[in-house]
Amino acid sequence: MVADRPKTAPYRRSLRTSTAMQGASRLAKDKVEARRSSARLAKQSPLRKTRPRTANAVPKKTCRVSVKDEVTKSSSKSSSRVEWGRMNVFVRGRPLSTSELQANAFDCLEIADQHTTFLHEFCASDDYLRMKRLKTRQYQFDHVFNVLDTQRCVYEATAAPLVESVLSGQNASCFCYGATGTGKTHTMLGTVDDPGIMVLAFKNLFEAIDDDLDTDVTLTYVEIYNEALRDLLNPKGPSLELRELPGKGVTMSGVREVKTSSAEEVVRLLHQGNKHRRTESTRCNRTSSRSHALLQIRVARRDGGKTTTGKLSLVDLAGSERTIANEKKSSSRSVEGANINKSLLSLSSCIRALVEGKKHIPFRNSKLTQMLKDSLGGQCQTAMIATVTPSSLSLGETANTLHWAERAKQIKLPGARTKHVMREQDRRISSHPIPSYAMPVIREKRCDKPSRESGAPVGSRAKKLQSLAAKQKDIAGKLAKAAEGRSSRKRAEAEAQEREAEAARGAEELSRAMDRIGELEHEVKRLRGENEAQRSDHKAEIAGLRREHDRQVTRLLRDKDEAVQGLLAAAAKGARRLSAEAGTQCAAQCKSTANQAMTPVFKAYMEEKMRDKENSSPVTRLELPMTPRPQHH
Ligand SMILES: Nc1ncnc2c1ncn2[C@@H]1O[C@H](COP(=O)(O)OP(=O)(O)OP(=O)(O)O)[C@@H](O)[C@H]1O
Repeated sequence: MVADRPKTAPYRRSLRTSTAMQGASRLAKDKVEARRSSARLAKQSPLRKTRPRTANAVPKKTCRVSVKDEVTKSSSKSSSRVEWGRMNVFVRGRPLSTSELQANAFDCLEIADQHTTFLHEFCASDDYLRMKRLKTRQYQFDHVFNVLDTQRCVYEATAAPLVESVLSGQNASCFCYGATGTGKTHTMLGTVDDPGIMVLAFKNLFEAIDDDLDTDVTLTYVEIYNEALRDLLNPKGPSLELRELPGKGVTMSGVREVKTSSAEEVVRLLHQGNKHRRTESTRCNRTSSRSHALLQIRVARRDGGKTTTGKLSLVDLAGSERTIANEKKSSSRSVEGANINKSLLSLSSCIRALVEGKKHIPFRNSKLTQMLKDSLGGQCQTAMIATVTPSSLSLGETANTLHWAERAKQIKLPGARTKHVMREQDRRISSHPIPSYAMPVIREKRCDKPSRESGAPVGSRAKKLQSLAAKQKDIAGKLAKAAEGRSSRKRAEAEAQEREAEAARGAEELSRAMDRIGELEHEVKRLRGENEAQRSDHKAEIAGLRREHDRQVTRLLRDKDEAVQGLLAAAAKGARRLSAEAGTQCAAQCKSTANQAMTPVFKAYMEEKMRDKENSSPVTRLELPMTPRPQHH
């Protein structure tokens, strides 16, 4: 595979010859020279000829053409054609920072061509044992940016095609992924003088729309901090909720959507939003973003009676940070870091599941993956920009970022199961145990060593052979040990993979169970509501029936009382007119008639009264108590 690497690239030839002659130990001292030569040669390359030094110096069109031409040229040459697929992965390395240079870090990232990059491991020139195990890893991407590539060049290659898709009514997204301090915010936001993708996308969009009154552009700008969503354009507003609507995908309820018509207004809104974004000073970055920021641009175009809507999501992720044992951190910083790492880990799990073509993708494990669901697993076009530092001090993080970026490249369209997943081991250059830079030094040392160490007089062939045989034996022993170590490492790796797979299975099951619990809770809530509604309906019905019943009873009793009163009055009247006897008879008749109509209580009362008055005087007037009315409580 080493032979495949283009040997004619002047940048690498000069780097290799100069460093080789001086030895690996002097690499650190020569970094400035190497950087200078890389800059010089990059200027000579056809890419630099057409590409401006700064984004604003040369018209946009020139730059755009240069990148596109370059991609097309290379695609026609290389066997793996670069086409805008559903997920395109880019790599952008930043220059070594001042602090990295002060810490004697050197550049271990080699950009072989627009698609290929090598990551070299290094060790001290006298660390022979490690030297033999050093590896160079090769990675392939859709495009690898040079450190001198401008913001506009990065925009033109990554997000500009997405803006075109959005204008034609499709969804697209672009996100930056990488360790802390590698340039995610620089790439996405940039600075006032050197704006990044977010601002350039809007400029491009408004240029394309060109005051078209039938087009509406709205934007939302939110952050995910400690697994909570916050509106950066309305920071005092309520916390937002993620909802998944059929046909609309993942949406945020309660978010402030701002209608905008100029790039200047957008810059102002972004500036305003960024003031509320959480940043902290970390080991690697003075203004490290502690939250994931998501800018969504919705473009609605009316054409006759039809409206097409496209959505562009631009995401600046927070960077993962390694915890250093002796680093002092406040508890809130630890929680922040844990949440960032957790969400990035769930992003890795989703990428793994998508690459392996699994049916269940654990998008619900974190807010970040829920938000990126459309970008990773949906039908929208996505650009992933992996940002890395070339510093030898951050080799682990760089290898990790490149590994996941390469995995993401293998994500296929949903439904298309991946038949062949390239294993990482296949991509390592195992036949290249020692970096080419260090080779001559080792050779020099090997030549010197036997005579010096054994002290054998030159010409004494037997002794020399003896010492060589001893050395050979020694080396064979070391090789056997190394092989043993390798096999035990392989075993451990296999075990770790098994454990990882088990954990992924567990997470999958947990997520399914959580889904089921959610469904059941929803069902219980619905049934409770129904029950409550039925109960209140029945209550109202019973109260109505009671009222009706009371009304009827009262009416009947009143009618009856009135009839009795009438009869008694008639009897009294008749008694006055007729003789006392006839009056008495009539009264007796009336009384008996009244008695029949009376209620038992009333009757008993009347009989008692009549007994008292019978002999004393003829009935002139009877005082009747009113029948008690029914009472309900
Ligand atoms: N391509 C680049 N060219 C020049 N400088 C860069 C580049 N990329 C990043 N930098 C510089 O590196 C520093 C860190 O960059 P930045 O803040 O964008 O990192 P980050 O990945 O967003 O970090 P974090 O995840 O901690 O927020 C900044 O000072 C930035 O100016």
